[in-house]
Amino acid sequence: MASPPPPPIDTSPIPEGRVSITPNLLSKQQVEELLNDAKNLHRKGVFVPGGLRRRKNTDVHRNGTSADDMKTTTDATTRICDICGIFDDAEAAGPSDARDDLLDLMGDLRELLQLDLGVRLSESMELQYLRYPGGDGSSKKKKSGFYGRHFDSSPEDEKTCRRKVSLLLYLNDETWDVKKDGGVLRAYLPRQQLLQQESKSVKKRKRNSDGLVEEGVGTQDITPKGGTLVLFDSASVEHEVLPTYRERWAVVGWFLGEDISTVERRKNHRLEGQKRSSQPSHHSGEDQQRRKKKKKRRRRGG
Ligand SMILES: O=C(O)CCC(=O)C(=O)O
Ligand SMILES: [Fe+2]
Repeated sequence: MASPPPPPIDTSPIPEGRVSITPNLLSKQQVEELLNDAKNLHRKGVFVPGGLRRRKNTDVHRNGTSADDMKTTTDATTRICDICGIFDDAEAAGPSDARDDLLDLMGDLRELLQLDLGVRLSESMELQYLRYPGGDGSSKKKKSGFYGRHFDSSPEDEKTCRRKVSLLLYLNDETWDVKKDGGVLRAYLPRQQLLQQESKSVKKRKRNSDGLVEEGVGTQDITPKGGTLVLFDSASVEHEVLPTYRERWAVVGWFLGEDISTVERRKNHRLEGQKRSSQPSHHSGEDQQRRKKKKKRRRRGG
């Protein structure tokens, strides 16, 4: 029997600084195949620890790491998770049909976002697999994963037109239970609204129409269930991952502004080569063409 068509993606929350959530965008089989690929890469030792450092005199970590950020770090780790760059590290470890299909999906999403949001996005993007360890919440030996409160992009990044839209695709199974397993993605209100709201410390707890718990003022909790797609504006939605008590897998990506300069591209590539562990994996339209040809060859058995 043919599989049902994927659900429509509502992008309207993105320009409003809210989160677009599409449960079941990926089928069970697609989730399983990507998860197997990620687990294989993890077994091969391709993942690297993604421990980040907090910038001096600020709580907000700018995830778009530049050479300047690297100089101004202190010692407070803001995340515990392992990362595998999909365009460089994973590709170097061997091909995968599931990954090729993921890249096709990224191409479709880019087109959809361009049309719906009226923005031009670069053919290059950043894409990574993430693995958060499942700690037991108490013992130091079995540490929980987490990712502290941060923005993926900052207003200064506007100048270099870097991350525009953040993307998450979860690869966990359907039995994920936030009470037991933790690992909620908590999104906050857009920067301006949050500042205004923080002065009135009103607390609310309610369920929204998707049955997701919204806790406190201006927060939305998202369960990382397999197949769920999450999209939001990289510069306006602050977010965090609460401690994980079960291994948690995801694909994270960033669509970049189209006018990302040649210098910036070169810098990305150069930094990538130097600092594999903290730099984004980078993908271009040419890569995509090459991959499509390769995929066809593989399917033909060549
Ligand atoms: O794992 C998640 O749900 C979020 C990851 C994230 O915020 C990031 O990589 O910037
Ligand atoms: Fe993030």
